[in-house]
Amino acid sequence: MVHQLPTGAKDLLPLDVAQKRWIESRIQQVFQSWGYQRIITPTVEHLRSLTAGGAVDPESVIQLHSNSIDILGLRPEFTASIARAYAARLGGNVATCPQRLYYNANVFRRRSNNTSEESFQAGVELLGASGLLADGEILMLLAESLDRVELENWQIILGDARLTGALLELFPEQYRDKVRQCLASLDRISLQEMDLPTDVKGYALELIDLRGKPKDVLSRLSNSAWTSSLTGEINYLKSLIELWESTGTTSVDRLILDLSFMQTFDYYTGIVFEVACNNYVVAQGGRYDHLLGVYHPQNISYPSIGFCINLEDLQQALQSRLPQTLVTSKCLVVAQSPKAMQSAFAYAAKLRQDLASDAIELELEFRAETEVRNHARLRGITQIAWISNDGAASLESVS
Ligand SMILES: N[C@@H](Cc1c[nH]c[nH+]1)C(=O)O
Repeated sequence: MVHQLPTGAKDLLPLDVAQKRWIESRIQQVFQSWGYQRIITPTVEHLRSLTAGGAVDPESVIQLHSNSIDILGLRPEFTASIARAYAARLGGNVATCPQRLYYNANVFRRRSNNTSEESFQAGVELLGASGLLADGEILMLLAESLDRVELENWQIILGDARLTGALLELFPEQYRDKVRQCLASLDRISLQEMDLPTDVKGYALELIDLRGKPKDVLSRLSNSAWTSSLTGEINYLKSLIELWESTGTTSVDRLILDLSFMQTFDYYTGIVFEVACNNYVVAQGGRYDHLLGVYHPQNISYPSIGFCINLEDLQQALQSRLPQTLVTSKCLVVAQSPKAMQSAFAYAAKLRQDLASDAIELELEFRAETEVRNHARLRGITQIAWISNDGAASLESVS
């Protein structure tokens, strides 16, 4: 019988793991250097916790059968779990605001074709903080993380759920849903063919084109006949973009403003963004000011913002920059006869102690010397320590 993995599941072999670790360790260093601390939430939660407030679609959750009446599910993302874990802890004596948390683990999603997918995310949540500094911190932390792994040609697509919502509110109610769908799927043709009053259609087409260099988009928006009631929101985005540009840490061209941009999860209330790089979406996130209230016993909410990096996509986008070979052991310790076994273990232990970061391997068979040398070469080991019956070691370099 052939034991195959379920569709969407995969084994990570040592080289995949080494590449993943290469990325994770660099990103975690950046998170920690900005004051973020690691949190670990459970893989399995009540389905109602994972989907509370209606922001996460239960259809996207892999559900588990258990003996309890409650349905359980595998986490499809982390933000809801962290909101659940912290909602009642914030503000009181337990945890002061803001809380800076990071995570690095796997998530599971059910796809529309009924297959499941396990993937890995590393991300941060900044809980109990709002305003330009908090939004700026998250965008700059994201940029620094991507720069630390030397990702090239990436761009942040920045939207604003609140502003996009307000722009949609300007449509007569009966058209809103349809226009929203067209915007979400960037479907200009359906929008053009839609039965809308001429002025409303003109505005809808204006909206779908609100994408490009931030300054151009914002000036088009400010000059639109429709947006005079939204000056506050527009000015906020202007200030955020000025802050991003003024720090000068990343190129101005990295930022694309797209006011038709919408996220899959429906808990966002402010800026939303994703990072695109060579057809991969390597990160996404945004501000969610009401989500913690969904989990708080008195429905008190704390403004929060975060992002996650999609580690597989980042690994694909980075491929040529990642380690292509595994680190090999420094030395192969060979007991030349059964009598030398104890001395071989002792010699290997001493080497491991002396060369703290190097791996030392034992030869496990009593083979002819030429075979041992060939074996060492094959494994990329450049040194052999031959241990004789009296415990003496003689070193040989293998090339
Ligand atoms: N949890 C979101 C990303 C995010 C983190 N914080 C806010 N948003 C996702 O998986 O897409």
